[in-house]
Amino acid sequence: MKDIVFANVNKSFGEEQVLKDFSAVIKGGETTSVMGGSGCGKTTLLNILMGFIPPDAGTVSGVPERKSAVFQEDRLCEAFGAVSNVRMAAGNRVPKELVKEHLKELGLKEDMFNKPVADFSGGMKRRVAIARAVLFDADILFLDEPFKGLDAVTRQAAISYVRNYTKGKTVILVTHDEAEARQMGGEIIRMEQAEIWEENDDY
Ligand SMILES: Nc1ncnc2c1ncn2[C@@H]1O[C@H](COP(=O)(O)OP(=O)(O)OP(=O)(O)O)[C@@H](O)[C@H]1O
Repeated sequence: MKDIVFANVNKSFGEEQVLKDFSAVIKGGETTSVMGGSGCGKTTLLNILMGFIPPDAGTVSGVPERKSAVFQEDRLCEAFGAVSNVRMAAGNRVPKELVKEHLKELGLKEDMFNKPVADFSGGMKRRVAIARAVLFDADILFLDEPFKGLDAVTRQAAISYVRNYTKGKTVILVTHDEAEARQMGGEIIRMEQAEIWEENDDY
């Protein structure tokens, strides 16, 4: 799996410059956590990687074609059940029984599998979104605060689950939680530090 290379990436929204000469290497086939305060540009970085928005300047190379994601909002089909939501994305080649095993591993109860996700709690929806991203046959997973809103026990189960089933894939996790980043393993990119370093570098 190729490394992803950001070279002097700039991105502004109107007058606000969110990314300023952002350069970094994300190792292919490994997990990287992106940390930084609210509004520093973490989701913008993911949006550029996913191809949703272009950078104003600079280049991004090495992003695999087959991508999956857990977005900050779950983006599930509310009228459909948990199993259907996963299989709509992952494809019908993924057997129902396998989807159910994954949902169970994430702590969802069997009687919920076919209920409309509109009736689910926020944490249950998160776990369906996580299973959907993991079971889709992607080379890279973008996880934008995927464990937010999960209680401590469920969060641990979800972290172990993601680690287990994404071995050899490139995983980019956006999180505010240092412990979570450490548990996921791999490198940590601190976006604010990059900015501070840049400012100091001028002197
Ligand atoms: N489409 C857009 N149009 C205008 N401004 C935007 C757009 N997308 C992001 N921004 C602005 O860019 C800045 C960075 O937003 P971004 O969502 O990337 O931050 P973040 O680090 O992910 O924040 P958080 O941790 O709160 O999710 C914010 O000030 C935001 O308002």
